[in-house]
Amino acid sequence: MVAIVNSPTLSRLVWPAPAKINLMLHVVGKRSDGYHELQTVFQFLDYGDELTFDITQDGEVRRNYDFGFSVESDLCLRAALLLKQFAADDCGVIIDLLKRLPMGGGLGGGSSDAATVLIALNQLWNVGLTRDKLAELGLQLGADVPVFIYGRAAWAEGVGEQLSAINLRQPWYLVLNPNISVSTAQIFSNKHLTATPHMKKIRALEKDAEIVSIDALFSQGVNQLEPIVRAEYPEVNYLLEWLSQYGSPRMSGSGGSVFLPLDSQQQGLDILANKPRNSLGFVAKGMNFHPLLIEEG
Ligand SMILES: C[C@@](CO)(OP(=O)(O)O)[C@H](O)COP(=O)(O)OP(=O)(O)OC[C@H]1O[C@@H](n2ccc(N)nc2=O)[C@H](O)[C@@H]1O
Ligand SMILES: Nc1ncnc2c1ncn2[C@@H]1O[C@H](COP(=O)(O)OP(=O)(O)O)[C@@H](O)[C@H]1O
Repeated sequence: MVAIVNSPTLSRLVWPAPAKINLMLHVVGKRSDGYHELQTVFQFLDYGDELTFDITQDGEVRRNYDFGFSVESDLCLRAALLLKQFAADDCGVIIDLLKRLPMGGGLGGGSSDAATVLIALNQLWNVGLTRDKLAELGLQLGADVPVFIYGRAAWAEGVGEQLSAINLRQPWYLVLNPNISVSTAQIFSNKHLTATPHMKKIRALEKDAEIVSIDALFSQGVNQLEPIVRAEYPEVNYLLEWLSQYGSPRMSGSGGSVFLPLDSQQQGLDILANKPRNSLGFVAKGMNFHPLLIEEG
């Protein structure tokens, strides 16, 4: 947890917004509001975006960057405005964002940014909401936001908001992205997407003390959105085929990023040096704890 006091100097600290990957993802149903019920396992990566906050006393929420999404759809601004309902009238902020995560990449970049805004401004504006309340606010912004506030690698159900911590191995991963944005809404609306029966939380996952291997999760089958994305986006299919010469790659979330667990960081750097043209990539370590984990109680 970042221990921080509300001082103009310290508020310029860099606040991390790490990526997540989905180590398995099953679609188990569809709710009446159109959202799909999932069973998935989230792990964080030690790679992501970075935010800084200039706290002001003018009550305004502003941004100091432009990555193409409008002010109205900007998840950072929306998160700040949601929290502002609980803050003093004069609380204001200018947010800056260093964007490393590919947008529409299945790595939860926008959701992670929004979660970091909620966590940071809750402290910097002295709002004092609990972690559960922040997660509830976050869910209004996106299904992926709660896990970043929960702060632990997790088995997730519902739309991703029913979370229980799991203790996973934390290998190095190579992550590749085809440099295209995949729309989550478009993938979930594909007519070939069918729900499968609920999977019982696998026994190894229930024992919190036990370290769950990535192979154990992969043995539960591929991400069920993967065949749909592969069929619609040949670039994603190509990256998965290319990476399979080195092991068993998987797609994260609704794509288009794909990842491969590694034996070592060096192995990832060697593969990365030869990555397919036009793809983006990085090597990062799996993390079971979010760097801003809010310890309560
Ligand atoms: C698929 C996952 C898996 O972690 O990750 P990403 O690929 O986005 O990273 C998430 O469930 C995505 O969460 P998030 O990206 O926050 O999605 P949202 O903005 O809430 O939803 C975008 C749209 O996708 C559809 N959607 C999303 C989540 C879900 N469980 N069922 C859905 O049907 C809905 O049409 C929704 O309007
Ligand atoms: N701060 C933000 N960072 C990234 N994307 C954002 C942000 N605010 C709004 N968006 C919008 O959300 C979409 C999905 O973003 P992202 O979270 O990166 O992908 P995914 O949901 O696939 O992991 C982007 O294409 C963009 O239009």
